[in-house]
Amino acid sequence: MPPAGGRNALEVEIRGKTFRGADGEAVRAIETIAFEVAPASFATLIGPSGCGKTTTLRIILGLDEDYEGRLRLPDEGHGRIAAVFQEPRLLPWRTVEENVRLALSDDEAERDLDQLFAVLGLAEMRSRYPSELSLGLARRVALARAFAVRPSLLLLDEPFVSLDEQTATRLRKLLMDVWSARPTTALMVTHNLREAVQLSDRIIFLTERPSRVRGVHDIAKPRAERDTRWREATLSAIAKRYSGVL
Ligand SMILES: Nc1ncnc2c1ncn2[C@@H]1O[C@H](COP(=O)(O)OP(=O)(O)OP(=O)(O)O)[C@@H](O)[C@H]1O
Repeated sequence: MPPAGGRNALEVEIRGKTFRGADGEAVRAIETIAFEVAPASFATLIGPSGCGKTTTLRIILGLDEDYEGRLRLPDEGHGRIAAVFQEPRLLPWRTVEENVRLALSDDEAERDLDQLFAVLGLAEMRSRYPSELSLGLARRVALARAFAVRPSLLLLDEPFVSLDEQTATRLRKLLMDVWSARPTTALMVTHNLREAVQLSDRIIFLTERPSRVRGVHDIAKPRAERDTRWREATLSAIAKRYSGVL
């Protein structure tokens, strides 16, 4: 993994995030979440329900500025940030291709759209409408739209949830194919430790709310060499160190 701290590293330091509930009561969501993601590496945030994972992504995206702490974004914040949510959020009246092109500004004619659609297995789907797509296909289009802008940071919020295992496995592979073709600093939220172990260079474990970083697990093994035996041994080592994560 490249060293952290480079121009395209992500540095997150949230030193407090409190929500006001409907009754006016304060809900302390995050105590301290501080971590780094090295340039062009893939990191995963994992933790119990309600511990502030989505809130962390929203803060990084600039959608929530009411927190204590600081961020250092790749390209000093001048690069593009792309996000893929559980909901693909495609415009229903636009074709697949139009949905992807819409993400690009006028002067940003994407030269390699053919390659992008090919890597994601979408070459035949370009003129379809979102209503004609399964959830798995719609997520692929959301990935194409995210990668089309050549982001300096990619945020993924549970991109494989609610898919059958076969579709999720295929989508994970496609994500790694497209990410290898267009490497960028990436941060994914998931509840699935197997998925995290398969995809990540770094896994950041969070505690229950109000959350803190419980630990950081780095994986140096190349993804192509992560076979079933290695994965099971890694999962059990992690489970021993972080009880309750499996
Ligand atoms: N707008 C809001 N107003 C009040 N409380 C909120 C708001 N958004 C989030 N929270 C609370 O903050 C905490 C963190 O929420 P968040 O959605 O970030 O958790 P999460 O780790 O992503 O959860 P999950 O794994 O279930 O998706 C939760 O207790 C949630 O109820």
